[in-house]
Amino acid sequence: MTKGAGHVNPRQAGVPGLGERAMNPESYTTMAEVRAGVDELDRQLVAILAQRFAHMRAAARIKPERGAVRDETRKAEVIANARAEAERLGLPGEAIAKLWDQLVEASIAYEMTEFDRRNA
Ligand SMILES: C=C(O[C@@H]1C=C(C(=O)O)C=C[C@H]1O)C(=O)O
Repeated sequence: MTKGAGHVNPRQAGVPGLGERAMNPESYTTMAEVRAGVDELDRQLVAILAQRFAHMRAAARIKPERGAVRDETRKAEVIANARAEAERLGLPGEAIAKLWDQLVEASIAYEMTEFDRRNA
């Protein structure tokens, strides 16, 4: 890969605190850069998902009963928040809302498994 001026190591790109050294896809000229950037972002996304799932373990510990694990009112609020934020950023709200529906369903399944494990 060409390392021109301002090249950013994708493994460091986007790390909070790096400021101006954050990834800049507008500057990319090769698919190798695009894919390295995507791979790094995916690593960061999975790390954030790990934090979100840790919140599900906390919910499983705190909720008093199994029936409270699935909360449809809260699910709708979470999805609406993601859709609104996506649209604020100029992203397709419907596609993001579908992703969040799957994310919340996976989160509920994980929380349910964790609730059952704790209360076996
Ligand atoms: C974490 C919770 O449990 C579930 C998981 C949710 C989520 O992934 O955001 C939302 C609603 C709940 O069904 C919660 O009730 O807030």
